[in-house]
Amino acid sequence: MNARPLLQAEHLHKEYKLPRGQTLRALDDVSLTVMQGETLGLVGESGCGKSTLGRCLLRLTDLSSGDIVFEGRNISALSERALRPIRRRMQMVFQDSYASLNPRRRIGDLIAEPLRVHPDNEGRKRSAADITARLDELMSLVGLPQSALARYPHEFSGGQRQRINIARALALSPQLVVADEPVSALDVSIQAQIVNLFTDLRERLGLTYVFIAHDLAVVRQISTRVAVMYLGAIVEIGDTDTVLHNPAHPYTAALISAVPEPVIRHDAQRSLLRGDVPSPVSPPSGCRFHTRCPQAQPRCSAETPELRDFGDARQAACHFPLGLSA
Ligand SMILES: Nc1ncnc2c1ncn2[C@@H]1O[C@H](COP(=O)(O)OP(=O)(O)OP(=O)(O)O)[C@@H](O)[C@H]1O
Repeated sequence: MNARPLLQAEHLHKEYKLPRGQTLRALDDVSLTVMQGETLGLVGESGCGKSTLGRCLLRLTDLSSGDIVFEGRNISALSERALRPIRRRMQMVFQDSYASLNPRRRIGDLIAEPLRVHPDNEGRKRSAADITARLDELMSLVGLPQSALARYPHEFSGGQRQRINIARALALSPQLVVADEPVSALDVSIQAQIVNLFTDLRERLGLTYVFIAHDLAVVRQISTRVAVMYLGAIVEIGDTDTVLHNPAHPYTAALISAVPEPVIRHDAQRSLLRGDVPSPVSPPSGCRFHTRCPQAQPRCSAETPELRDFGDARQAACHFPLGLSA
């Protein structure tokens, strides 16, 4: 793997203003680097900010503050116009394969749309013959027959529609694909096929992924590294094997505990998550996980732990990390 950073996010904050003057902190000082050719899995309970982070990384949602450097260029403050040539290099695949496809248009038209809008690498408008050739290429990349191009979205199964969405996302040969729960709505047997397709495409095309999923088994299968989010912050990040088999953060351990043992083998003590996730409108002081943490000590409610290196290809934000010296 070529170990160059493709995307660097520094101190990202995203706040939503709610009615009655309240502020919801969906992202609270998130920093991460996505290396060229890797798959960074983003995990965490519903509402922890995974989708917001994915959308902010691609500038589909505006940041409240922070910097995003993509291919060496700071894109955090670029206008829509200046972003246009960059957008083709970063694409998103969503969970709901049907909602992303206009039901009244043929698959060929849907996939050709970005090819008609964006010029080719030499800045020229693509010819009809070029577009047809590219459509054929994309169909074979995602494992669909050419005949699919003349049909409509409702004629396909969920898994096939996700293949169509992937083909559309790949039309302009992006470097980075952010996939937001791309297999969550699919049957388990189909999930495996689509995860394999993502892996295969990464290898064939040299793609880089940010792969958002709440299902740890899926994330383990596809990710080279994993970032665990809790209440708008990254609490642990590192190599997939290290994080999922030997978690340092009690929250990661609790997430893993919730997965049946044969799916993910782990040495962590069983620790069940107690209580509900606190509101991101008024997150707990200190470590935001302290209200649910079985390990919590007085220091945890007083002092916010920073993400720290533990010399084993992982960082965790915990004063009393599991199995590691504090
Ligand atoms: N447009 C919005 N306006 C106000 N609050 C929002 C908006 N979008 C997201 N939020 C809030 O921001 C927080 C993070 O949401 P986000 O969708 O990013 O989380 P998630 O981890 O992707 O969850 P899920 O898996 O349920 O999609 C949540 O508390 C959510 O309610």
